Amino acid sequence: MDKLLIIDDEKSVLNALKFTFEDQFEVLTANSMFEVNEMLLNHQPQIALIDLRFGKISGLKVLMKIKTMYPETIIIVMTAFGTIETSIKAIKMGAYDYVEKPIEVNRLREIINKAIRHDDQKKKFPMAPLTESNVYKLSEFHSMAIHSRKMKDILDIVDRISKLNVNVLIQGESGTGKELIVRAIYQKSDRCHHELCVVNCGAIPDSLIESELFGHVKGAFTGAVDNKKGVFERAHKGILFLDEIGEMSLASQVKLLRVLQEGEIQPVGSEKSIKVDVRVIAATNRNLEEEVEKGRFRSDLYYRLNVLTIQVPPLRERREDIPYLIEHFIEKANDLYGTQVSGISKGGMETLMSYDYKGNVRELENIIFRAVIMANDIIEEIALPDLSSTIKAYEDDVIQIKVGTKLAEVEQETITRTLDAVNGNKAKAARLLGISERNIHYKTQNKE
Ligand SMILES: Nc1ncnc2c1ncn2[C@@H]1O[C@H](COP(=O)(O)OP(=O)(O)OP(=O)(O)O)[C@@H](O)[C@H]1O
Repeated sequence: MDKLLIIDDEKSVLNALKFTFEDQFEVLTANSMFEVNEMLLNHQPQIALIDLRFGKISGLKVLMKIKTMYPETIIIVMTAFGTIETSIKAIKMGAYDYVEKPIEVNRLREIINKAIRHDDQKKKFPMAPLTESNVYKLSEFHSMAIHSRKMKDILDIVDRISKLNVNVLIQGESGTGKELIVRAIYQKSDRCHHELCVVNCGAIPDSLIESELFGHVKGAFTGAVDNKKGVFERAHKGILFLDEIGEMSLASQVKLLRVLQEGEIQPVGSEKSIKVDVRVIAATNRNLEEEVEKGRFRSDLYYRLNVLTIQVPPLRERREDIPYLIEHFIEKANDLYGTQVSGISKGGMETLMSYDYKGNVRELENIIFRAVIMANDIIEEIALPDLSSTIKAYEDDVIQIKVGTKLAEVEQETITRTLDAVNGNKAKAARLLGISERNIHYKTQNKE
């Protein structure tokens, strides 16, 4: 049982309160400074209830004494009606709260219970030590923290397929770590001494995708002031990661398919073909099979990319990873900001374990980075992005679209209006629109 120390010079108050709280605590009482000293020498109370007018001695002195001996003890002060200044002083000195005399027992019990709950929340959650079995270093800048069976199975697959020279399709919601999986395949493959090129297909306008993928020669079009190598040529003998492949237009899909079939590229404006040896890994947060059925993705390209599929589960389906990710991101943020945050409170951990993470690991990473900046030694408060209220606030904000409007225009208008609604906060807009922040960045950078 926790110990509750009640300090008051009125014996009747001591007896009444002892009787009230005996069912919940081991109650200790003191009605003189001598008794206070004796109690404190023999006991460490979890809660101390101090009368601020303690005979001739100021209760503030007693408060100081307890705080010095036992900084963890929760202190609640009892004050006479109308002595609010002293109560404020007591709170500034570390008291949790105050109650006015005559004491309303129910109110006092409420304050005590709240203080205990708060104290439990503040207690640090024992961190899961990160070991080699749950942190995988992929490069100087990238590592992966995982613990769940589902993610370990994925890394087993990565182990088995890395050295096979086949195309891979990675499917999963935005922010689940698809790019890190590509990096893991690259690091373990025989191609790791050549380049890993990353292209975000959703971010490149259709008019430029051919030049981005295959390069161009000087003068091929207005603005082509020099020869430029495309990513297929740069990734020769290496790996090309085509992110957000589901966003690629049907016209561009045809060009990509041809290269995959023939193993050679032709830079824009050039007569010559160049042989390339590239392993392609594609990723998407759409269901490509469904896109094929709806005629939005070519089936022949789908089968060529999808020799092997890896399905990355959303974070809410592998919550066991959350404590390990949190620890990993705290370390990452400490390195980045020079902070020395050592962990997270039990309350904070509980909040994060029950959140639904529409933005997956990326969202958790952002939450932790923000919390580390605000924290002292441990993260106590977790500020979750309140999307539901954001959506509610703008549900009357409607965009009218005429039948036949070009999809690219609809997309641009939706992004612009959403950004306006959230005051330009790209992270928030990305979460609302269900795409990555990086994608928002690409899609808007030419418009700014
Ligand atoms: N298991 C993990 N351990 C550590 N960091 C992770 C993990 N999974 C994801 N992250 C981090 O979360 C962020 C998003 O990951 P990543 O870019 O790989 O996701 P993605 O699925 O490719 O997203 P998108 O579809 O939006 O491109 C990155 O900052 C990445 O470092």
